[in-house]
Amino acid sequence: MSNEDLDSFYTFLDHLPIATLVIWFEQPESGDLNAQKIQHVNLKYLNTIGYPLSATPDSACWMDLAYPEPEYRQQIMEKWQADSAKAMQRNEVTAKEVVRIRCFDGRERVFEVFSEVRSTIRPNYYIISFIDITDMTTELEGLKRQSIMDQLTGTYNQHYLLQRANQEIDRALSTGSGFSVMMADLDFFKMVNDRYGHQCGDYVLLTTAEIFRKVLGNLDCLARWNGSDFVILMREENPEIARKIIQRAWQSLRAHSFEWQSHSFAMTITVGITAFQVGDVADSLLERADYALQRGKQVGGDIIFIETGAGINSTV
Ligand SMILES: Nc1nc2c(ncn2[C@@H]2O[C@H](COP(=O)(O)OP(=O)(O)OP(=O)(O)O)[C@@H](O)[C@H]2O)c(=O)[nH]1
Repeated sequence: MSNEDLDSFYTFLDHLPIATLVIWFEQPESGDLNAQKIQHVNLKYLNTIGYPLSATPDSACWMDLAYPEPEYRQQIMEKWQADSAKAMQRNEVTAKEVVRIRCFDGRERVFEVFSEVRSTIRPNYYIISFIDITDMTTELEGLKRQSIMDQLTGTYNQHYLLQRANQEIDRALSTGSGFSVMMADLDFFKMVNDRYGHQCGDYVLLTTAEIFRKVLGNLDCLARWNGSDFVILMREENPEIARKIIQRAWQSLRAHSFEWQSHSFAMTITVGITAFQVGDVADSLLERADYALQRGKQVGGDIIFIETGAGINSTV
């Protein structure tokens, strides 16, 4: 492409609705980012990413501004190198990456970046295009969050709990350090609904989840199993220690005064605990925890039972 044709091509790029820049590798073999000179940025690029040519004359400057965190920058550079090599091997013209870019106005946005790995317009000239997918990413993240959360209590849902239980089983098998599973159920919850209404029942479930969260922190996986049942996965292989931790939630809940309209009332929970054993799958773990819970219910609730595999232990 002659210089004249190149100018016409840049004018053409200015009419494109996709942010694009053209880069020239002055020393193609060196890999020196200072020798990768940015030749042109189109209008869409200036309106989105925004760095004028004067601010980013080469790749080194561009990288420093677009990826200000050194660790992230390093990570991106390594990824680009690996993916460009793969694209070359497959005889493809472009490599693609999804990256978070700090724009000229200081905002961080997510872009899908398409970078030529083979020159098409002129030797050692490469076209790089950017598609802003920030809104789509935010929306997807929201949907993803919704799909794993229980809408009422803000805890995880059954679906996510099972996924996490399987991950914990894999982790326990590969590291040799186990975990505990606890199933906690509010006692006589149905009476709350019957006496004070469903909305009051919802308030009790939400408050119970808050008490659990306060005591357990974010380290453990807390999920609503169904109705008034919650399941907790705790990275503690000794169920006795797990019991001591859950006992704090059990006590806090017992001591809490639920206030609904002009009524004050107390609630209790029954908890069944078990620990991972080699050979367990998610179902067998949950069944054992439920078995311990049901044994607790049989003796009137308000108790913590541990199922060790070799028998049941009651404790409070
Ligand atoms: N308010 C409210 N009630 C729910 C919800 N999901 C299930 N329930 C009710 O929870 C009740 C079942 O609770 P259970 O735990 O089986 O009954 P319980 O009275 O607590 O009995 P025990 O567990 O044996 O002590 C039923 O009345 C359901 O309608 C919910 O999201 N909100």
